[in-house]
Amino acid sequence: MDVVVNAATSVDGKLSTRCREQLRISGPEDFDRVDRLRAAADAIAVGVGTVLADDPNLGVKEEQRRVTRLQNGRPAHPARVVVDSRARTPPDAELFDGDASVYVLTGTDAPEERLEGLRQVGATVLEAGSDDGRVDLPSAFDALSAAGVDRLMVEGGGELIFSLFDDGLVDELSLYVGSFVIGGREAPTLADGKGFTETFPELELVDVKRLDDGVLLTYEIGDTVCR
Ligand SMILES: NC(=O)C1=CN([C@@H]2O[C@H](COP(=O)(O)OP(=O)(O)OC[C@H]3O[C@@H](n4cnc5c(N)ncnc54)[C@H](OP(=O)(O)O)[C@@H]3O)[C@@H](O)[C@H]2O)C=CC1
Ligand SMILES: Nc1nc(O)c(N)c(N[C@@H]2O[C@H](COP(=O)(O)O)[C@@H](O)[C@H]2O)n1
Repeated sequence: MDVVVNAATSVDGKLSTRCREQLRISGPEDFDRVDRLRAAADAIAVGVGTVLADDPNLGVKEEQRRVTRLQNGRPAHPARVVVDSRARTPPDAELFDGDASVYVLTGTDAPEERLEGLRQVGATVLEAGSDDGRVDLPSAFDALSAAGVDRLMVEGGGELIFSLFDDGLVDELSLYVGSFVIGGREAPTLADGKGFTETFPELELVDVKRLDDGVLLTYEIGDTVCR
């Protein structure tokens, strides 16, 4: 399964403000590019932190892209995936608009009543617990792959993106950098988690493009190296 991470940050690497509310960093050209990436994916994943902060829909916005998917024998929208060890995704979240399949990847300790609530709104629950109580991403992604997901787009947030790099699961990163500063030590960044200290994921910069009033950086991910 190919894993493509997409995110938008300020020049100081922040995904949002310290208030952790949804913030438009991309402009219209970048949102259109994101929609194209969505249309090319089998599934779109976010962490539960993003669901609770942004209540995203994750659908393909442009109708012609949905029509093309249908003509190619695919569902109009990619499946939606939430990495959510304790099943905190609200059953009335925008993801459950009935337009797409939803997978919730959980740990082993998610309360049964919350899992049942999510199943009732149509979610498929895939349990993949790790020792720290969080979702074991390699085995959860194997389960997604077995369910037919060949191309997974990940749209954040910073905790999930760090774990994906930590587990060596990222194949490509598209990063839109908007031309402004957010600041704040509590504001989420592209890769949060505990951070790397000795070895760091090595990225190969394969493209640089001006877009809107910012820049789009495209990286492929190589091996982890010491610096
Ligand atoms: N500008 C942009 O492109 C984007 C911005 N954002 C912003 O980012 C912020 C949200 O990011 P963030 O708070 O980091 O949340 P995330 O979306 O990264 O979700 C993190 C949560 O996922 C759950 N989780 C389960 N298993 C794992 C695992 N193995 N590794 C990591 N997380 C796991 C954890 O919750 P639990 O333990 O309960 O399972 C964790 O707290 C918001 O402010 C949002 O607006 C988000 C996306 C894109
Ligand atoms: N590419 C990009 N640019 C921004 O400026 C953003 N704030 C985000 N956020 C991501 O998009 C999701 C919202 O999706 P819907 O419009 O609701 O379909 C949001 O949850 C973030 O993952 N992305």
